[in-house]
Amino acid sequence: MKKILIIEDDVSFCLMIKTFLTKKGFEVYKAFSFKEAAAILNEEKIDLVLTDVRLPDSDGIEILKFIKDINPAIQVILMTGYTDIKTAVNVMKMGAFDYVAKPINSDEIVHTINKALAEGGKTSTVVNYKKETEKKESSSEINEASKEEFITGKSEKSKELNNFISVVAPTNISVLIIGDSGTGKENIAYSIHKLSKRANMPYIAVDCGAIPKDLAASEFFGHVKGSFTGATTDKIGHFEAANGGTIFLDEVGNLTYDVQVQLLRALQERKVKPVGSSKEIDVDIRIIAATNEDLQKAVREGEFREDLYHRLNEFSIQAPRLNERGKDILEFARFFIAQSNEELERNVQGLSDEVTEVFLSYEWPGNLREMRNIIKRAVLLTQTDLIEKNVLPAEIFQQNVLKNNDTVNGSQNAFSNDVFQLEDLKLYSSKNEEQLIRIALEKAKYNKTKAAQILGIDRKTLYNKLKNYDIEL
Ligand SMILES: Nc1ncnc2c1ncn2[C@@H]1O[C@H](COP(=O)(O)OP(=O)(O)OP(=O)(O)O)[C@@H](O)[C@H]1O
Repeated sequence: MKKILIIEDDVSFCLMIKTFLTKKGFEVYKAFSFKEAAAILNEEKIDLVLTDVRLPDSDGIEILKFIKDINPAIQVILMTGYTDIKTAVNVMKMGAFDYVAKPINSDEIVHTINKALAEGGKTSTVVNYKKETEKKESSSEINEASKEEFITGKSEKSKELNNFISVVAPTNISVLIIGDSGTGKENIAYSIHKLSKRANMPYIAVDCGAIPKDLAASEFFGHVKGSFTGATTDKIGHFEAANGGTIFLDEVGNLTYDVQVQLLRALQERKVKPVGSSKEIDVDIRIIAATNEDLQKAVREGEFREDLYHRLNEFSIQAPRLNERGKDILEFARFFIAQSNEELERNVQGLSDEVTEVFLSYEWPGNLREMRNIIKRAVLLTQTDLIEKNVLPAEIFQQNVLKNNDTVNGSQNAFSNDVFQLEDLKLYSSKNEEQLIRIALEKAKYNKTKAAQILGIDRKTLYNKLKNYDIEL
């Protein structure tokens, strides 16, 4: 039975998820603080941690570091309120599996947990994308989109990206893909491989952040049986497995200095020696690496070897942020709706006009991954053909409130286009509602009439809520 640890300071919410997940067949532990969680993690062999991003004695980043130090194979899923999306994205960069937005949807959380457990402990993937012929036939236009492997886009940024990909793909040049989390770096790497002369050879994607320090040499170069405790059989390393093809080193900035040295040697000499073996193996490999850190800064600060940096960065590609890709946003949305329809056996047909507007103006701090998650959740929750605002998470509206208010400065009419309505409020827990009211008040410079307009509620309702939450002005 898989063991899950829930870390959440909201006691009733924590117990509620515990009961629910126990019913779903997991062995569930709970902790209301980081301290309690640390004790459990040190004692039990936990497979997956479901944690709030904010705890009274810690935050998501510290929790993730602690967990990954104990065992990088433990999967971490974050639960985040609307104000914490940026933190969640940062924690994802450091190796969390995924995040789910509060209020938590039960189907969504089970789905994400099962996916994380299925991938748990893997440091590499051999990509095996579906062949066109294997895909389902469908007459609906939206479901046609699921036949696409991925979206190339038509915006200027997308054209520039696709141009770089097609120019560099046929060569053997090493490529460094730089970009924020969730911008599709892994997809870019795979596209380069697919368009290269190595397309029919292996493509091995290695998550450098998931490799335990002590096992890195064996993971990359393999080992022979008996070479260290735990080496019970011979093992082929990622380099040998990728021979003739492409190796994708994701989150390359996470490699330790020692591993960087070994990697550089392998790249320069084009040979690898498995741990415990005296035999060298010739390898012919195309390297693609990705990072969402400032590697040049890491080089300046002596954390990343300059020679390796130049070896990896023969050509660099900047992955554009989603909000730089203009109307492509809608194309991506169609793609993710189709994907979610297939995965969740739904038949959602698209976005309502209002949601289209919201999508085009939202910042998308978590880029494509955030959009995929938001759409998956919306497809799951929606009862109508089109995705409406009431199935979107709060962070989208909160960001729009902040954005709209930065430009209004007191004009009442300026709030009229605000997408933030009362029905959005209803969706959220009282904790979040209180925060939203406080934000609205601050933005309206504590003018209650304006705050009520921002919130899309009448003054009387606002007064009642202020009383309920003991907000004094
Ligand atoms: N061109 C694309 N078309 C459709 N979906 C895409 C495309 N690029 C990326 N995606 C999807 O967006 C999500 C995030 O992409 P990906 O994992 O490649 O991002 P990343 O930049 O590598 O993120 P990280 O830095 O966090 O590892 C994935 O679900 C991926 O399948």
